[in-house]
Amino acid sequence: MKAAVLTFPGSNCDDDLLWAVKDIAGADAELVSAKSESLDGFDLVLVPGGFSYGDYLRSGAIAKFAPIMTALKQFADNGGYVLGICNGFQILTEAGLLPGALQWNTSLEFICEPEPLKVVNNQTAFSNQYPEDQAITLPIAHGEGNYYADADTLAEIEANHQVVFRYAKNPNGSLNDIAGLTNKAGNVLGMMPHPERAVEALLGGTDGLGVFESLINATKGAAHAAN
Ligand SMILES: NC(=O)CC[C@H](N)C(=O)O
Repeated sequence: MKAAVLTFPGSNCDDDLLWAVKDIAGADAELVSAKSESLDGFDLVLVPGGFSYGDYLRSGAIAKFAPIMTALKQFADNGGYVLGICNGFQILTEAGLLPGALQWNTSLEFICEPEPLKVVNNQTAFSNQYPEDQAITLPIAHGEGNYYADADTLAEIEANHQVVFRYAKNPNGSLNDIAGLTNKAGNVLGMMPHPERAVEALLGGTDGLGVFESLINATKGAAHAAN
């Protein structure tokens, strides 16, 4: 399995994400510039957090026009696994790869704190290594993490069991306490909390490791096998 970690101008969690998936979880992985037009040779694409293009207009609104996005859409359409974290989640909603949108937190403040969550669906490529309904704590660090979708879309998301992570104490106003969800097909996940910041005891916890272990498990036997 080989993972690509995308880097946009203004990404600031790309190196941490590469370190988490490669050095800690043990997958083959490399950084791929947003200027690249190909994702050939990768079995998993990770879209990192940060402030792509300075968060101008809206978080993720400019990143969706980056050259790599055409290849990313193709990759996702072909069933490839895509994980977007924080700004990565915002980019995936802006690009239409995930439903809904991320609005400003109801407090209108940037919130940076450890956040208690529940893994409400462990039947996905991103969560299969967590026990059912596992309580975990992951750091959040965002200004625009308030998940919104219209009533019909929200009902569809719930009916399809697309919500994977819910906040235990909603910090930002997200509808239905949604902290992370997949697309309908289940191969694209966006989440506001940062699993890559919780993969070593020294960082304060290892609750995020399960996301990377789940993906390594889901891509076992993938074409570009290093694991
Ligand atoms: N850590 C991040 O990815 C920040 C996300 C985004 N730029 C926000 O503040 O909402």
